[in-house]
Amino acid sequence: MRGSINMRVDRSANLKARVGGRRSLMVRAIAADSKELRLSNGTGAKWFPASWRNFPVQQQPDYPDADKLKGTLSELSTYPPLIFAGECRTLQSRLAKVAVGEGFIVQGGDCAEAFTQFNANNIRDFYRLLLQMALVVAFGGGVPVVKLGRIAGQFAKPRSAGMEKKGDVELPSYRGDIINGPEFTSEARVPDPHRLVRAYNHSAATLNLLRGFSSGGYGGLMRVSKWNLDFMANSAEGKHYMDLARRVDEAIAFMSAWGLDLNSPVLNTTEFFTSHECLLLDYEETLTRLDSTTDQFYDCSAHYLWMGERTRQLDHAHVEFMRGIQNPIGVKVSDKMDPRDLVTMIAKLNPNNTPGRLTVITRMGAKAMREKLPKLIEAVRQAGQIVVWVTDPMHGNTETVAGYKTRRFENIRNEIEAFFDVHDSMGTIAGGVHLEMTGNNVTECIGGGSQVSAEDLESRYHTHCDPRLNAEQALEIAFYVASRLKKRRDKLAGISMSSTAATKMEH
Ligand SMILES: O=C[C@H](O)[C@H](O)COP(=O)(O)O
Ligand SMILES: C=C(OP(=O)(O)O)C(=O)O
Ligand SMILES: [Mn+2]
Repeated sequence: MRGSINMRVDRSANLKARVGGRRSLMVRAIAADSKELRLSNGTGAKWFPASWRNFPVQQQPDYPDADKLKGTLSELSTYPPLIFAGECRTLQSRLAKVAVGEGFIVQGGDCAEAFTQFNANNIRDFYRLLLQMALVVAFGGGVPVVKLGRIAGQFAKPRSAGMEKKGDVELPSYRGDIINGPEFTSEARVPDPHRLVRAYNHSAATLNLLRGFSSGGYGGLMRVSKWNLDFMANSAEGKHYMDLARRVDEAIAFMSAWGLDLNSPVLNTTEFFTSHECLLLDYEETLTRLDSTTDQFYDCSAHYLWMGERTRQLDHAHVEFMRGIQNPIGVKVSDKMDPRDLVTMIAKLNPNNTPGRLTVITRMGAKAMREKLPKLIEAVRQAGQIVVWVTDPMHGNTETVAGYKTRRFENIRNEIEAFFDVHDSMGTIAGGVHLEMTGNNVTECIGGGSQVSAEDLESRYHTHCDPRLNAEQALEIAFYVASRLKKRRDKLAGISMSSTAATKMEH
């Protein structure tokens, strides 16, 4: 049952204690904010970074040491923002293009980033994979690709169950490294505020390297086309990629012969953005800062934040928090979403109908997608709302095999297929994919060209939460997406050619 765990929903005593315990923080947020925002969400209610505290909230940890939490948040509030608000505006302008079919989003990364898997090689391998996927999609689709990592902050996890049982022992569930530890011991599972600072520091260091790659030449097109990951020489997907990369190289050589400056920033830098689930509101509030150039609040923990399926109740804290931050945002939507509620949600989160502000990330499995997505699209269309539609083909396809949480490649692919089919048939825009994936050669999802079997799961199952596509599987998805975008492009070109021909005949 949604939100059945660890809830502080409408337990007013608990809520009062919670707000009371943090009075100084809240009062400071209000007092320091003489520029409180009055957003037109239909209720006229004021928004400020701590206003979510007046609403019921789901999936937050119960810290045993309230003073330590208060001290940690106060320390974090003095730390610099991780991103600059202007970058969010750039991202939003890219997403506005996606909304009208002039771009495509490739968003991906770990289900849960882990402190123990934090090292330069992992960051590099993930970055390379995401850029390779972007290259494949841009080449096939003929549109710019927005590169959005689930990285540098993806540390908090909502859980279906509050407790985890192994044999006779039952412990609180692991909720992500920013909250508690994955080890199955009672000590590890206690929420520890110090983890907030560790998560911030890990995010800062990760972002630093990503920025270095992106601006220092590593992520430039000429390098991307030359990269090959370990698996590439021996796999069909790898060969397919190297083939494409050769064509890119030929195109660059031709353009250079034609006078293109190979030192141009277009060839030597790349745009890369970060994202994570906006779940742990203590942390997100603390990193929410007033942008002096616009006088508006941005959550400076990442460029883009999304709200999860388990925390998107219309009258609860996460919706309240997200409606006020000016970052581009997303909301996950399963088949449980009522079309009218989606329209209400969109109106709350994007009252000015700003293109690029809001992404709807559908995740429901292929079958439900074919039945339900048309109804959601129709309701949004009738309401005249502008959103970017993205598919997350992972979270509607989780199953347990041989004791491991896994997903089948064919189900993932089928959901993407359903997503494109529905949008193509309704004349709307399939705007992106949202994947759980890693640059490592793990065996967490079954199937794909690499033929990971149920028996293979145990050999390299490293995720701390949900199963991720490995590099080869992720690249295979990118080729499929590229083929669908190419089909869409060819169809549009066909339509415009035949209308040109028709116009000529009329004259
Ligand atoms: O990543 C998403 C959720 O946190 C995850 O799917 C929850 O997993 P659970 O159902 O094992 O709690
Ligand atoms: C929690 C997640 O997804 P959802 O909210 O869609 O279940 C996630 O993206 O890891
Ligand atoms: Mn997940």
